[in-house]
Amino acid sequence: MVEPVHLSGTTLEGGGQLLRIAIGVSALTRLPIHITDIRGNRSGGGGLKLQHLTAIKWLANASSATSTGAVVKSRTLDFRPSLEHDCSKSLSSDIDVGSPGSVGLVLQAILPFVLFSGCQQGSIHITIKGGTNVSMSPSIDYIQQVLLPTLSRIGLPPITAALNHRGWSTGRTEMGSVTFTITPLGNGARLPGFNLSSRGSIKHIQATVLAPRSCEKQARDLLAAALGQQFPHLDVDITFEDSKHSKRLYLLLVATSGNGYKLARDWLYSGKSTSPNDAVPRLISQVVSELAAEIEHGGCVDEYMRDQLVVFQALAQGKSVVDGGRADGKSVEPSLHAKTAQWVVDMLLGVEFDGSGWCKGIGLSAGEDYAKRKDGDESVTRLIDTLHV
Ligand SMILES: Nc1ncnc2c1ncn2[C@@H]1O[C@H](COP(=O)(O)OP(=O)(O)OP(=O)(O)O)[C@@H](O)[C@H]1O
Repeated sequence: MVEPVHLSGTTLEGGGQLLRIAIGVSALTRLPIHITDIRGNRSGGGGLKLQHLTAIKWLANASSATSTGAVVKSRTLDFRPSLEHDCSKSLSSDIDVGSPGSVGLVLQAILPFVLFSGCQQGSIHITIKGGTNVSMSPSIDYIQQVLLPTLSRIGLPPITAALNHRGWSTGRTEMGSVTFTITPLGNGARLPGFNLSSRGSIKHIQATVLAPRSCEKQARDLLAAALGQQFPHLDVDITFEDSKHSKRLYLLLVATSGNGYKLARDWLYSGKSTSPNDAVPRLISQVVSELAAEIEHGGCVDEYMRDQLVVFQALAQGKSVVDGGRADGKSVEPSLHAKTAQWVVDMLLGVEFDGSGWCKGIGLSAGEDYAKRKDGDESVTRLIDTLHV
């Protein structure tokens, strides 16, 4: 029996990202994993929440894995995908988180498998029910405006996300639903190494405001003034959608460069205020200043996008570069989330990253039996060691 790779859940960020990247890569490569102290750096005892469990169950089914510890609040998970390449399960499915847990984070966990498993040809539709606007996670607006265009830019087949219904973690909690249409890589295809560099100057800013209708004029006026002051000479577009609840306030700002790169900042307002009109000025000033800092570093991706790209750098063929910008004369450090993802792919695939954002990926071909390749590589290493003795 292949020994599972042991991952301590308190490493670096010590949250859900570690688990999602680990189960996604494990299901895809069929390398078994054993995770302890899951979300061990989080308050409230850590352990699995519904969002994590939903991803585990989907991936366990898709990769015919056996799992132990896949229950809410569990702090230990043993996940062993089938050693046989089994493509009998349809990947088109409806996934229900069962709470307004983030749709985007379930997508984050399953996407590498959907794209690289080689199990299905042609487009597939996956509807995920859960939260579309949830704090500390990619919103549906970020997914549509930043994540998916960037994944397409690195060479992955186009993915679309159709919003059926918004789901919120603020105000009255409400379940939402998004249908993703994904065309997996054809059997045997690889993602070539990619190079995200030479951003070029920023040309355009798109603002997306979700707030009660009573805030529309105030938000438009304040945004136009704040963006005009911070970014004179840039084209600005503002779209407004009625969030229909006084506690649902969200702003996303997306800057697009001359070379087509997209950098963003957003905030699902979580501060205390007596009325939404009191919150709007704070929301706008914070997101505008955070976007200015993202633009200032000159890199091609924002902090969150850099987190999402790690797993694709690891799977791509050869060298991939992601320019995360420079500050104080040195490369901007990846976030703790990105460092955690880097640690996980290094533990499983032996892929190391340098501080300036590049790594040499394994060049996984869709449908490849990677566990066998790794076993072969290790046998060769053992043989060389023996011959040297
Ligand atoms: N505003 C944002 N826009 C886009 N992506 C975001 C944003 N905030 C967080 N993320 C992404 O969401 C993920 C959050 O990972 P994290 O481990 O904190 O998640 P979690 O499962 O909610 O776990 P935990 O509850 O343990 O924090 C990271 O990939 C991060 O890049």
